[in-house]
Amino acid sequence: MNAQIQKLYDIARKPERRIIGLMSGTSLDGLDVALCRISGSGPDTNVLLERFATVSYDDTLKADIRTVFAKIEIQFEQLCLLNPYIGRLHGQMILNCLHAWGIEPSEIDVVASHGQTVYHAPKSQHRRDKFPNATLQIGDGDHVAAETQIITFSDFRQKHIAHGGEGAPLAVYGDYFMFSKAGENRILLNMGGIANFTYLPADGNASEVFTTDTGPGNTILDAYARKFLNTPYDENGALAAQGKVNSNFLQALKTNLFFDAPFPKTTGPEVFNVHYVEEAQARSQSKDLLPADLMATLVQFSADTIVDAIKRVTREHETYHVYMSGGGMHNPILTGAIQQQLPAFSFGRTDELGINGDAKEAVLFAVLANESLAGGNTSFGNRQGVPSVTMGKVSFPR
Ligand SMILES: Nc1ncnc2c1ncn2[C@@H]1O[C@H](COP(=O)(O)OP(=O)(O)OP(=O)(O)O)[C@@H](O)[C@H]1O
Ligand SMILES: CC(=O)N[C@H]1[C@@H]2OC[C@@H](O2)[C@@H](O)[C@@H]1O[C@H](C)C(=O)O
Repeated sequence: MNAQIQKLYDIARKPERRIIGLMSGTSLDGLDVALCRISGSGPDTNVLLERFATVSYDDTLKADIRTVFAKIEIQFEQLCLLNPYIGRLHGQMILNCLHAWGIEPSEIDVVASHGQTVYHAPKSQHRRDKFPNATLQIGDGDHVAAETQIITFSDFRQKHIAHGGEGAPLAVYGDYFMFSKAGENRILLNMGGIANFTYLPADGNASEVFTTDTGPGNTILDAYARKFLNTPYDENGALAAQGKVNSNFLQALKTNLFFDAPFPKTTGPEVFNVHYVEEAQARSQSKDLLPADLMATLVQFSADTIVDAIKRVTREHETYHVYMSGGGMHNPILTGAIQQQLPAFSFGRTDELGINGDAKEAVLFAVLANESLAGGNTSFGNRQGVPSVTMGKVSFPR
């Protein structure tokens, strides 16, 4: 038998595994590296986040990724070259983190690598009948495994699609296993480039839980921060804080079929981008807005679409606890606009639940790999978009 298969088998039988989860999202800010110690599986999963780092992407790498990112037409050669290049780079970033932490690669059981999403196309978006939901992540797992000499799980989203999902959001699995609490209605709100939330009802019923994207989080805000401020983002919402919301423009932004579609649903910067904003400006005769007013309206757009989505699943006389994560939780203008519209809800961060909110998505992939190794027994019922499957493909280092 291949010694690597024996090794995988031994890892699967261990009472506790050390798994490095990787996530690099739609913001292209960097690679989140979360070293987790995980025991159990399914609803009995226990995660200790041992170490966490975000390895920033330099400007050249961001520019390289942007040449193929969320675009209908690209140079195919560039995509082909980036696939192994990013895999190898992510491998090197892991090794650098381990070195800084004083940990040997041989002490890690597996890597769980999300890769870099370059295109996301649910059917509702591409509208081409014969084609299924589709999504593409690059940074191939074989290169991560070869670079680190650690067995690597990757390409988590295809199995989800193969079983009728849109390939995202996958957060529901990790959130249910890590954060579900009997007797407490919880909303896990992640505000990355795209915002999403997981609904975890107090009765702990797995067939009721789901995660849905709500629309933009920071992705459009970042695009205009680059344009107006020449910075990667509007730090602490400083520019937005100086502006006034333009209601005609806001209404035009909110007019899109995505917002009326049932849950769970997904989207990406393929839809919510500068072109989307310019088109809404044209429709609402608001092309000459001051940068601050434009930014204030865009923040309100993210906040309102998050709030509207949450209101669709919650009931008036029940108590809900919202736990925030993702970079948007650091923007007080965004969080303020959300909290102001949900006065009866309590707000905190996932940090209170033991997982750093900046690390949460990277931890999710560690949990998904753990589930592929040691779990796979939880039924999420028959809801479209939450198939009861395990995810991730295995790459051996040699
Ligand atoms: N201090 C801050 N003020 C305002 N915004 C901030 C601040 N810190 C982080 N952000 C926002 O958070 C973003 C990064 O968030 P995060 O790393 O969660 O995104 P991501 O993982 O790429 O996205 P996704 O969840 O869509 O995959 C930044 O691009 C910025 O918009
Ligand atoms: C296709 C893709 O990469 N989607 C991401 C993105 O970032 C946030 C949101 O859009 C979410 O749907 C998803 O990631 C998280 C980790 C998820 O699958 O739950």
